Amino acid sequence: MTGNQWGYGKDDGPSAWNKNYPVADGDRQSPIDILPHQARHDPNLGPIVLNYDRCTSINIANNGHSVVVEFEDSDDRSVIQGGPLDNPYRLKQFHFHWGGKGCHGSEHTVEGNGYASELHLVHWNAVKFKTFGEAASTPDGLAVLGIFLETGDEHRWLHMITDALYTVKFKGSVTDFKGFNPKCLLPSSLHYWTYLGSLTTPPLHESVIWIVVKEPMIVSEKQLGKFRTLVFTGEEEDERTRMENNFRPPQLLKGRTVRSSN
Ligand SMILES: NS(=O)(=O)c1ccc(NCc2ccco2)c([N+](=O)[O-])c1
Ligand SMILES: [Zn+2]
Repeated sequence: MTGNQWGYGKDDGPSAWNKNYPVADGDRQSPIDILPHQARHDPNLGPIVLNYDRCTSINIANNGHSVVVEFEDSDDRSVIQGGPLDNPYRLKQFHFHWGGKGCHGSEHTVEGNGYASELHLVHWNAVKFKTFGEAASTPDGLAVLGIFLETGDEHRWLHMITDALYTVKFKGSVTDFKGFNPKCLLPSSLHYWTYLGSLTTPPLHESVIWIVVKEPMIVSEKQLGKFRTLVFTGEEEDERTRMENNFRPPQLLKGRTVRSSN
């Protein structure tokens, strides 16, 4: 496994990541299993505030690990603030993690139970840092909003994403994706758990303030199935490996406290 060649398979998957990324065995790794009854309710934790009204999506891409929608982050046009955050954090991108048919694919679990998928809205502290890369490698430089996806009725707006997936089937494909505001994906309540953790894929930097929303968004099995039409591999590669089970299992809490908004 050369340098940054990692994946979710038997030989290059999460259990092998510590070879090239020793921080994988660190003290504040993500995801974790959340135990609601052991989370500390903190009355000082205010609501999460999202100001996405002028958000500007740019493109949708298959990076060989997930499908990612990137945003214009040269100013504070789309930020998250409040809750555990001391500054506004700028929206940089969102992406998903999902399982195989009928299997769970979320990264965080709740009392050992996984959801079908998990959406990550990734933000960076542009008050303290000049670039995303700098923020991503510094403690608390990032704030990731995690939303669980549960199967049920069709999600009325998710089709805007799933209808575009055929254009990014292969690793390395990118297509224009303008005018999408991810606020339409959020559940009605933004009550959350929060804890200090890490990126859930290499380089696994311990730079993330995690904000995991309690209420899942509901999507249909058909919508979720469209994510599984993507492949991990490039168009030129002969084997087509279906993109699924691209999630890291829960990591040890190592004494960390999980706080709960009301
Ligand atoms: N699953 S996640 O939200 O924790 C996550 C993981 C990795 C990366 N990126 C990998 C990276 C960061 C710096 C250098 O390379 C991102 N991200 O970039 O939003 C998010
Ligand atoms: Zn993620």
